[in-house]
Amino acid sequence: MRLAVAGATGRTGSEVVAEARDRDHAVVALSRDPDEGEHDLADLDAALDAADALVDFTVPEATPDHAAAAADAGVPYVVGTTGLDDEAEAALDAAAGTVPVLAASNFAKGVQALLRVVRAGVEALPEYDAELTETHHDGKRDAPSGTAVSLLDAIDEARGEALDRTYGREGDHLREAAEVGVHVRRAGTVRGEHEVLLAGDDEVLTLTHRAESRRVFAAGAVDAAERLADREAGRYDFTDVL
Ligand SMILES: NC(=O)C1=CN([C@@H]2O[C@H](COP(=O)(O)OP(=O)(O)OC[C@H]3O[C@@H](n4cnc5c(N)ncnc54)[C@H](OP(=O)(O)O)[C@@H]3O)[C@@H](O)[C@H]2O)C=CC1
Ligand SMILES: O=C(O)C1=N[C@H](C(=O)O)C[C@H](O)C1
Repeated sequence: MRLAVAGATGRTGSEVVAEARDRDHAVVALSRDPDEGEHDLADLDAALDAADALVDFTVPEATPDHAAAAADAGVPYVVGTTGLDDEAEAALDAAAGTVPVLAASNFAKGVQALLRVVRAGVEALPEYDAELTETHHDGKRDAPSGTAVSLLDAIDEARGEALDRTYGREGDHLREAAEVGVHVRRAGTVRGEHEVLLAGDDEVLTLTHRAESRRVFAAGAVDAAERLADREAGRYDFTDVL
């Protein structure tokens, strides 16, 4: 395959480039300020002419333009970027009318397993208090993480109700039963840790995933690009291609 990578100079995009090349894929590394061997993101349309897919780990505000370019070029669009707003999501839906679109908050297979385990834990312990903590490097813009939002949605689905998401705690307040605490830490070079704690009378269940390298995200994203190649236009989840 020939994979175009938006965000190729970034923490994660650079790992996608490395993973793709390790799998003997040709890579179009895109940058706003291209070095030797990289392509100018401003010429995205031309770059996609010969590409088989676009993989995107950039910023949410770039998603609408990237989605439109993928659709115009007729190439599948794999989105790792998180913090997507309604405009970005609408752009993904529009592009999915023409090409396969797969957006995932976390391309680590272990996080997909964590989502399943969290649903099972909450279904088994619906009366237990749930608290979520996520930790990422000090360069991460969005909070809570996209993965945390996916985990919170999974907890709501398993509980059968939309819990009140309480971001941090301060002051003099008792915890409500229909509440989920959300705690965010930004420090150092942490690649990504997510913990869901379920606590009841006299016992605690802690479910945790920790990424040791961004290569785990890159591997999942390249898997997704490979497996979207023969799919019909539409929106896909990562679980659709696992
Ligand atoms: N779904 C998943 O599994 C994962 C998702 N992510 C998400 O991926 C995104 C990127 O994270 P990370 O790799 O740490 O970010 P970085 O900041 O390291 O890289 C982002 C890259 O995007 C490019 N960029 C920055 N601003 C713009 C812009 N306005 N338009 C186009 N391109 C731009 C830059 O490249 P240049 O300057 O060369 O153009 C930069 O290198 C985040 O949203 C993060 O949450 C991260 C890891 C895993
Ligand atoms: O910004 C990151 O680094 C990551 N972001 C994703 C998220 O917001 O969930 C996935 C992963 O945790 C790394």
